[in-house]
This record gives sequence, C-alpha cells and structure tokens, in this order.
Amino acid sequence: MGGQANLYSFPAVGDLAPVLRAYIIQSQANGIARHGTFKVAVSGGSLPKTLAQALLAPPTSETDVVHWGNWEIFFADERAVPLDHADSNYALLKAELLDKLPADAPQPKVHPIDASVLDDAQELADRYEQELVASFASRDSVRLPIFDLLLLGCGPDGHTCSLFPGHELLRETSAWVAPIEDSPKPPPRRVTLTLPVVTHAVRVAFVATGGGKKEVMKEIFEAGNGLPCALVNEGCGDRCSWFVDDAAVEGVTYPRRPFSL
Ligand SMILES: O=C(O)[C@H](O)[C@@H](O)[C@H](O)[C@H](O)COP(=O)(O)O
Repeated sequence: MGGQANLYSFPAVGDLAPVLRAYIIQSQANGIARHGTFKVAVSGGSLPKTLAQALLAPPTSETDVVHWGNWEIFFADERAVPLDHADSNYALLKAELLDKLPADAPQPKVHPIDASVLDDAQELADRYEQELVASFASRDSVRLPIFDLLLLGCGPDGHTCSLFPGHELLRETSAWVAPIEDSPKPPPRRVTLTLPVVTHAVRVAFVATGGGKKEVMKEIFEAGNGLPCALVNEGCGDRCSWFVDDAAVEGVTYPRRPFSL
C-alpha cells in the first residue's frame, strides 16, 4: 500500500458522473482481464442514482462500454428488510439502475441477501458471507475476498457501509460480513462488509455530494479521528478515490487532484 487517497472534485454531479463512469470502466477492464468477471459491491443512499447517471449514459467511444454480462454485484451493506421494502438497498439499486438496463443485453449477476432469515441478523450475515465464499474462494486467498471495486457512500457522521463511528464492529478482524443490530441510522438491523474486506479491495471509490457533507469531509481529510471513512482512506492509501462535488469539500484544504486514468 502506498500514497494517500485521491480527492477529485467537480462543480456538479453532472460533471462527476462521466468521470466516475470512466473510472468504473477502467476497473471493469482490469477485473475482466484478471479473471473474466467484474466483482463490485455497492452501497445504498444516494449512490445508486449517481451510478445510474454515470452508467446508463450512451457510450462515447468504442471502449466506453459497460459489459453488464460480466458484472457480479454485491451489496456493501444491506438492511434486514424484504427485498421489495422501501428501505432495501437491493430494491433501491433495482429501481434506480437494474430495471433500466437494456432487457435484450446480457444482465449482471446480482447477489441480494437471503430474505428468508431477516429475523436473525447473525444468520443473515453468515449466509451472505457464504455467498461471497462461493464467488471468491476459488480464485482468491480464502482469508479475505478481493473485490475489483467497492462503490461507497459517506454518511454525515463519517460512516460508510454500515460501519458507524465508535462502533465495536470497526474492530472486527476475521468475519467478511457482520451483523449490526443497533445501527444509529434506521433501520437498526443490517449486515455489512467488514473493514478488512473493504480495505482489501483492489479499488475503493466514494461518492459524496452536497453541502451537507462538508463538515464531515473536513474531519475525514484533515483530522481523521478514527471515522470509518478515514479508516478506509488509511487502509487503502491511493487505491481509494473520492468523487465529490465542490459543495461537499468547501473549506477542505486537502489537495484535489486533476482526474487522470
Ligand atoms: O444502507 C445505507 O445506509 C447506506 O449504504 C449508507 O452507508 C450510505 O451509503 C451513506 O449513509 C451515505 O448516504 P448518502 O449517499 O445518501 O448520503
């Protein structure tokens, strides 16, 4: 590991989306070249909408193509609710993105939680971990899965996935997927990728937009304070990239980079 997290800032989400697309397509090419698939995990929140803006746009060149048929999509965190519930991250991704993919093209393989065990968060997490084991163990070290890309959001308190500031889950060292029963952001019962899995990914991209993020962005980039997003920055170094709008980093002194692939 080396370097520091990259911070890319754009005037508006409309300017951010095409650059995020280029970054994702490059990650896709690397994943497909390495093992024939592109293994990605996504968060909920505002991310699926921004992803749709980036990925449903028409290609601008022959190489600017999203190969959906090669994608395996996991959930970086998920709420313990039915898959058609308003709080479900799966339902959100489906409505914002998956349902809008061209029906006649190859579809991604999507890995939702097992909604038959919603009352038992530990079992829900264990089954989701088995879903990862089935997908990753054959090609990667079985100690930790290696996602090609994680696409994450950042909460106003500095949480990411369902890893919340000060929570004991931040000390998890062996599980790939962990339950949480006391999420400060509702709903309280969820499952989440653990910090070691997050920092083990080939690349991690955060998307954070809007003035509501500027205080926490200052804290993450200037103080750290053990916030989950700061721990990801520290664990990933320059494998971590932030795609933000100018409003989210107003007053943040951490150097912005011009984006280049
Ligand atoms: O299930 C969740 O609660 C989300 O996955 C969560 O981790 C989200 O990514 C952040 O809260 C940022 O949300 P916004 O992008 O909406 O600010």
